[in-house]
Amino acid sequence: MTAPLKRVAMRRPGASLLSAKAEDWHYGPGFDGARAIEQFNAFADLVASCGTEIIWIADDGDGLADAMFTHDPSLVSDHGAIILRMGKPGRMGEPALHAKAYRDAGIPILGEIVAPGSVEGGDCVWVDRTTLAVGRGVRTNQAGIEQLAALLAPHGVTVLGFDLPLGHGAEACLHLMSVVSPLDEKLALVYAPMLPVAFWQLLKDRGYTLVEAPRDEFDASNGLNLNVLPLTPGDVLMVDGFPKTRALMEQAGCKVRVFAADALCIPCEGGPTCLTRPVWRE
Ligand SMILES: NC(=O)NCCC[C@H](N)C(=O)O
Repeated sequence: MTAPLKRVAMRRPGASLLSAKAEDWHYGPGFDGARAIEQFNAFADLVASCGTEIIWIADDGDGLADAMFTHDPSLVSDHGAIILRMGKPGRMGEPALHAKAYRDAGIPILGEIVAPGSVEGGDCVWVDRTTLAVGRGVRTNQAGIEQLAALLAPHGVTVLGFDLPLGHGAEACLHLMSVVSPLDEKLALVYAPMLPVAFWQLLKDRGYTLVEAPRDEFDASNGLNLNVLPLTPGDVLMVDGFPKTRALMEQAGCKVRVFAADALCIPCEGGPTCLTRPVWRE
């Protein structure tokens, strides 16, 4: 999850975000579609300037405001893409957009999650090449985890499920990636009070060093201080405005870049990892 980001799928927000009503999407105070688009454009320029190729999924006014969070409707393994099935009802139309993008790009599709299963990409964390940790919560259920395990087992990948807390309730976005961001091969930023204990133990057993994000910045950022995107190992991109979290990552040896996201990420509940679906890291 931290090797150099070579290729990524993204969707530039447009008509769908501009016409979105905050109350329909659980967007918080500060949501401003036009400013969010400006902030997204600056973010996308930063990603592209690091040499990452972007596969663009178009926003043609389909009304899918959350579709800019391309991390969630699909997952990519060494054995092909997996088309997921969303737990948030308003996002059900998004996996078909990803299936089309993969077909158009000639990327093989390993399989898909079907009803009654649901899995969102934000709940999936590769602990190493053959271990996928999956958060079981509001967005991802046991049936989905079992389907994912069946797709990946023939390729030697073990899928492990970990229960998530309810957090701020069923409407709010809480993924496993809301409480952990890998930063370098064996280094991760975590919000310790909400980590599933067995997942925390697994990370320690696998030799991870854990940087603990401070509670005040986690609360002030709606959890987005924790959502950090590695561009290459230890070279990471985060939402601006959270100096304590930034300093802790720098003390752990990371180079930290920031982008303005008060209209984009904090009200819409998704950060730089959520805005990108890594397709190839190497
Ligand atoms: N992986 C992520 O954490 N994605 C963020 C998705 C935010 C979006 N508003 C949602 O509720 O699904």
